[in-house]
Amino acid sequence: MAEKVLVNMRGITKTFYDIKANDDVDFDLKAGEVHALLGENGAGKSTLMSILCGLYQPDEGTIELEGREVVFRSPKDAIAQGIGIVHQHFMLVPSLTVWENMALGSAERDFIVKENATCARIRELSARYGLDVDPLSPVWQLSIGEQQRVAILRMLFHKAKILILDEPTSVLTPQETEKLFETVKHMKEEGFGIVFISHKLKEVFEISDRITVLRRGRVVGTLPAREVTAEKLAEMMVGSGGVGEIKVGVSRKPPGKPILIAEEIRVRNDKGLVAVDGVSLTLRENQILGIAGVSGNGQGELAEALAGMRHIERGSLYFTVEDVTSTSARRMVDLGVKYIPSDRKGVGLVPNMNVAENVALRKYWRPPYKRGFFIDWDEVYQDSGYLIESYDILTPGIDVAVRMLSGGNQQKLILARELSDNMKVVIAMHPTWGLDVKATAFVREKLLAAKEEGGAVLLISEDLDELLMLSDLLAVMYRGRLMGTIEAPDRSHIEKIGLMMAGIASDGQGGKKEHD
Ligand SMILES: Nc1ncnc2c1ncn2[C@@H]1O[C@H](COP(=O)(O)OP(=O)(O)OP(=O)(O)O)[C@@H](O)[C@H]1O
Repeated sequence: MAEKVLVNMRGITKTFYDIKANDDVDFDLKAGEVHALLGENGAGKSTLMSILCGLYQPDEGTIELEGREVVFRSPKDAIAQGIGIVHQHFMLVPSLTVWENMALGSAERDFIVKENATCARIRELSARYGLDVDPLSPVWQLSIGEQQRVAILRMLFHKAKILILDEPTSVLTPQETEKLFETVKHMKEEGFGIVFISHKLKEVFEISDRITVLRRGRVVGTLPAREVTAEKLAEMMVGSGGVGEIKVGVSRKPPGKPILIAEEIRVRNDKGLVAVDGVSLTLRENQILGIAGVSGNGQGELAEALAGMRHIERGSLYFTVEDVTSTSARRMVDLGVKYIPSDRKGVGLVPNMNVAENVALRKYWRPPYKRGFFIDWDEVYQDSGYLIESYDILTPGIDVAVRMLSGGNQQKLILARELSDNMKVVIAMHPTWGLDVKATAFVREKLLAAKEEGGAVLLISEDLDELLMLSDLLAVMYRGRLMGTIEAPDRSHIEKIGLMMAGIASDGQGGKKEHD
């Protein structure tokens, strides 16, 4: 039987300023396959998929769905034709319940919201595709993994047959990833076409049937997953020269003086609940302290509190001998406390401000950016140009709004800004999320270099391999508490770490939370 081609994109070109984000791209998707889209940061993956889901119109090229040419003027048109995209940020309304979120985007104009019917349909889809979720739960109460299930369910609810998953596993635990892959396999069997965007080669091999690699806007090749090796893919992505090796373990400098000391700190989350519950930790010169744990166990609140961006309700925080428990974020920056947040679009950068303005954001109030009463923009622009070059940031220009940069390049910009000067402490939260292989190696090297230069680094990550590779000390966070610390962690500790992640403490305290 001939394979049914669901999508056929031909000669797609899209230019932003003078950058060809897509340059004469051909891409097709068959029923019952997972087609992975790979490429370095800025290679043009999101642009191509934004065209497929109606967000952008191509300058040139055509899209056919099952042999019929279509023109999408908006995402609504694409949804109506059965195309659904699940972004890394799920675009759900947190204050509404799961079923209300589904009903919200209903294509039926005279939709009279019927709670029971909607919930029944959600339950049916949940059961069929193994996407457990309670239709009556408010979205804000759901874990990230559950929110992703809601986002997928929403697409199924709107009868999508073509599903685009944009780096779906970057926010998931290994167990959740496994579950997601089960769902994807099931959908494949039912004839869905799935586009899978990812930087994780292991996962790409596990789940894909075909792989297309983009480089600088052009298709390098489309190959069956069975016929290609990781080395070949890496070379296709970055060209000859490879991805470069990360030099781990160069430093054996002993840890130095304590720089940032938290004593029994308690911090609440945005909902007013205790998220960090009596955490004590010490960040020392020349040391990387890794924090493992399933997301949503207080890691984000801990990072924000240490960076001076969240109120510490109880306990103390010291920068060497200075009490900084209730100091400002600006004072922390002046002390050299650098922060790499997980949400680069929310906290890290102001999307509508340009590259130079974003560089100035965390230091415009002091020299050399501030001269007298004014900001020395010449200095800022010069510095920005230097950072763009030395961090290899792909941008159409310095005075371009950062929302125009690809996700990976936005992340590099944050790193460039935070690590470029007066760095004493680095608080890095998921610093390699969404980064390609080369950029990931680059960031890891930068963190090691920061440590080498005397920096005290806190690395919060869900990537255990990354934590084991970089951490001198590893703690696990569970329900707002640290569950014990492992020195010089390696793969032999994985089981112990896994138990701690599940709340089975090594120090006998458990992860019990007494306050709310
Ligand atoms: N709206 C826009 N305006 C201007 N330039 C853009 C816009 N969207 C994308 N670009 C540029 O097009 C190029 C391709 O970006 P795109 O987001 O498609 O890459 P990507 O492969 O998805 O990267 P990443 O893995 O980092 O998400 C980049 O150079 C980016 O700066």
